[in-house]
Amino acid sequence: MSATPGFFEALAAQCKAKDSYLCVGLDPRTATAEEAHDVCCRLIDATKTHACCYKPNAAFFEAHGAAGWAALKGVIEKIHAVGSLCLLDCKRGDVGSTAQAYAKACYDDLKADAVTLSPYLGYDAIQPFVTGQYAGKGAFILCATSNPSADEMQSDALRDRVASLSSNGGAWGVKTAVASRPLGLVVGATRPAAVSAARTQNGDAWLLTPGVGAQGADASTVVRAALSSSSRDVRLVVPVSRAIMNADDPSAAAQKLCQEIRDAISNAPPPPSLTDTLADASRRLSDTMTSTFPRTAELLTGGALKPHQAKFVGCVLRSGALKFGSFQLKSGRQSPYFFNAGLVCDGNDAAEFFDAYAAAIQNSGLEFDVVFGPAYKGIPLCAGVSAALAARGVSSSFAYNRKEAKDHGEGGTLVGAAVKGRRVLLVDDVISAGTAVREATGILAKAGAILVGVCVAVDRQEVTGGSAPPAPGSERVSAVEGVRRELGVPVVPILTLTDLLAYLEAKGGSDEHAANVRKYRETYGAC
Ligand SMILES: O=c1ccn([C@@H]2O[C@H](COP(=O)(O)O)[C@@H](O)[C@H]2O)c(=O)[nH]1
Repeated sequence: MSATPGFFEALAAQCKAKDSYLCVGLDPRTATAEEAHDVCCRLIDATKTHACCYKPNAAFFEAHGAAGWAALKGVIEKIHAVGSLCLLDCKRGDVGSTAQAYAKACYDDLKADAVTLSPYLGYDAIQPFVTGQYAGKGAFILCATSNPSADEMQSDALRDRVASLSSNGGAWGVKTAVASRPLGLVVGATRPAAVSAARTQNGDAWLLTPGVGAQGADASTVVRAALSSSSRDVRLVVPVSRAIMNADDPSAAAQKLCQEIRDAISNAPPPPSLTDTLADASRRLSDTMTSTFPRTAELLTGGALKPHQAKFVGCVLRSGALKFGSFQLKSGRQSPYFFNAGLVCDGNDAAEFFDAYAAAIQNSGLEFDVVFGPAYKGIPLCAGVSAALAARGVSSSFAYNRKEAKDHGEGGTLVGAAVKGRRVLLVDDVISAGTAVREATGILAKAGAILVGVCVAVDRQEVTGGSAPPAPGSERVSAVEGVRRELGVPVVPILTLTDLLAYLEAKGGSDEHAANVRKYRETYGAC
């Protein structure tokens, strides 16, 4: 299928010409349709040099009945008269034959250039808006909405599904006539993790990210989350309605937002050039080859682990944090391997170590406000992980506790970001019996925090208890699973014992370590 140039190409041209990714939202809260029309036309005149497109929301016009519809038509004419594009926010979604009628209303009558659509009914509801006579039009599909109750209906899995179905190679993408840039996605700026996940799932998609301003999101955070790490091509539209419309000087407000978006784009780390990528790969390969653990390099190409896990293993072997041999555990068990995160104490290793946490957290799709690290090992962890998340475009604050309460100054045991009423992700190195995590969650509960998940470096996947093997026939529940059940939140590990074994088996060579780990798992393993 050949690509039909259309809305997205025109949008890209507008963004380039105006050096702007700001879309001015037109949500007139007026008493009459005529006022709605006039307010919007004045706003268009005031912002036309800063907006890459306009987004009237049909609701505010439909509210005035037939006169409102006429006002909307007039506003769209005005948008075209200033040489801009109209993205009509109408969130349509109905069975095919009805969707066809909606498409006719939006495009033939109102003359919109693009629309927002709900994916709930599947492709039948989308096709009429983007194929046949409307092949050059654009559609943004609701993927993750910005409103507080979104999670009642939307799950991370559903958001991922919408993003991948809409992608160039996805089922909906390949069926649309605009093959090169099939469907954009609506991903709320209030959900930077979802923005970043959508970008990962659908690298080519234009993202429309409502929620900046009145809904509390900020422009630079969403830009960081929406930029692709592999391309300079910015496919992002940041729509802002109330924060511009209600400003004392809408033109100045639009200009300021436009500049903030530009700054965030130019301050983003540049995507690696091919030369950088090759140099980096070669440096990592040579680091790994010279590491103390033989043939680690094979891991990087062996495919036994995901890329962030492979980097993690390379880093913890190099730093000595992961060792093979015979180690006496607190439980009395003799373990063939031992993990001590405290030995990651070099800046280069730490950067990779924290980034592996950030990757695992990002892949998990968990949404949170604060990263919390329980004292002592959790203290550098929460700061490092929060910084690594920021480098990946995911914003968070961090906090930790001190073991001894302070009896002066502000007092108390919690340090850093406020946790009360906020979504907290707990980070730790390893869960052995789960005592430390339980203690930390007790502290958080007392402080009024909302625990949303736990992320650890290694899940040893072994049953809790002493050196005696578990009784035959008894339920083999791991410490991590126990914590999961007890706290009712996901526990995300960077690496599990299963992954470690897969790595040892994939790397070949002497399989003494693999045999010992396998034997240990047979005795104490929970799976
Ligand atoms: O997830 C979504 C989808 C659409 N919207 C719409 O965007 C604007 C936002 O207005 P602000 O005044 O900038 O908050 C509004 O028309 C919404 O209906 C959204 O907010 N979230």
